Amino acid sequence: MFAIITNAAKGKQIVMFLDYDGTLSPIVEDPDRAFMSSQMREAVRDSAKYFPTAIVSGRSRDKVYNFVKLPELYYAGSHGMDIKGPSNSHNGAKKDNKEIMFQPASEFLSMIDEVYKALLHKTKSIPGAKMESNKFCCSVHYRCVDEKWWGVLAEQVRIVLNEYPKLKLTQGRKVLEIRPIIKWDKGKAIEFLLESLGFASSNDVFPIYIGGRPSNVNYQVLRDRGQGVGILVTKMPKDTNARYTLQDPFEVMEILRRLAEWKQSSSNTAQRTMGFWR
Ligand SMILES: O=P(O)(O)OC[C@H]1O[C@H](O[C@H]2O[C@H](CO)[C@@H](O)[C@H](O)[C@H]2O)[C@H](O)[C@@H](O)[C@@H]1O
Repeated sequence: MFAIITNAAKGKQIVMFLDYDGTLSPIVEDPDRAFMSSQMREAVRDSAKYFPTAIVSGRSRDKVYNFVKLPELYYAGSHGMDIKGPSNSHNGAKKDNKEIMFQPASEFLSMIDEVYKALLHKTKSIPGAKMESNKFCCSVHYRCVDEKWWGVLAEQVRIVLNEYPKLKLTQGRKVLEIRPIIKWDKGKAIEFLLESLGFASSNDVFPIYIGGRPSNVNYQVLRDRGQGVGILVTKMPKDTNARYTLQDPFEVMEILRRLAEWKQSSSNTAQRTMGFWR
């Protein structure tokens, strides 16, 4: 996979899009303790030295930033509904020095907060259920809920959501997610970021998306653009529109490191060649 990617990316600007949970950090029972390792942080930092690098997560932007702690990255939190770029970037982005900030669901902020509180109340009697506010969306976790309670939990969520026709329910890995019904998702955030970086209709870009969900709009965006590759992180074979798979965050870290090393050594070679002809 590595050789195919580097061959295809030769002469193009790689833009790296990374999911957080299950991609940079292992999936854990307590969502507040999904820490990434310092080695992984180094690998992501290396990636950002050479390629514009974005974290695209269902989490709130602040929360994912507190896990990752790298100011040089782009962050798209709340499933892409809260996008912010670094104030300065020197890693291949065509447009620079213009801070990127976009929140297409800001009108839903108070509604989401209201629903979050209603769900907190409705789910508190279900053992193991956990609510998480992700700013422009919220999550009902059932990873620690006994299977016999799953139906009851889903019913409680449905009862609350019946009152909110402008919100929809999606399902992640042992999590129910409540989001506004706007036409915006992680895929749209990826397109927005590529455009903001100056690669709207460019042939010189090679986006890579590494994520944890098999059927994902994010992979489809790259297929629609006919550019780059989608990589799914999974231990089990899954029906997916991602081109490649990696087993776990450790393999993600390895590929990030190798891509940064490859870029560094190809830049060094280019510099040496220019020096030779001077
Ligand atoms: O960004 P996504 O890949 O779309 O996932 C969004 C959800 O990620 C987080 O939950 C997942 O990771 C947790 C920590 O490992 C795990 O406990 C949970 O079961 C997983 O679904 C996040 O906590 C959720 O709010 C997001 O909806």
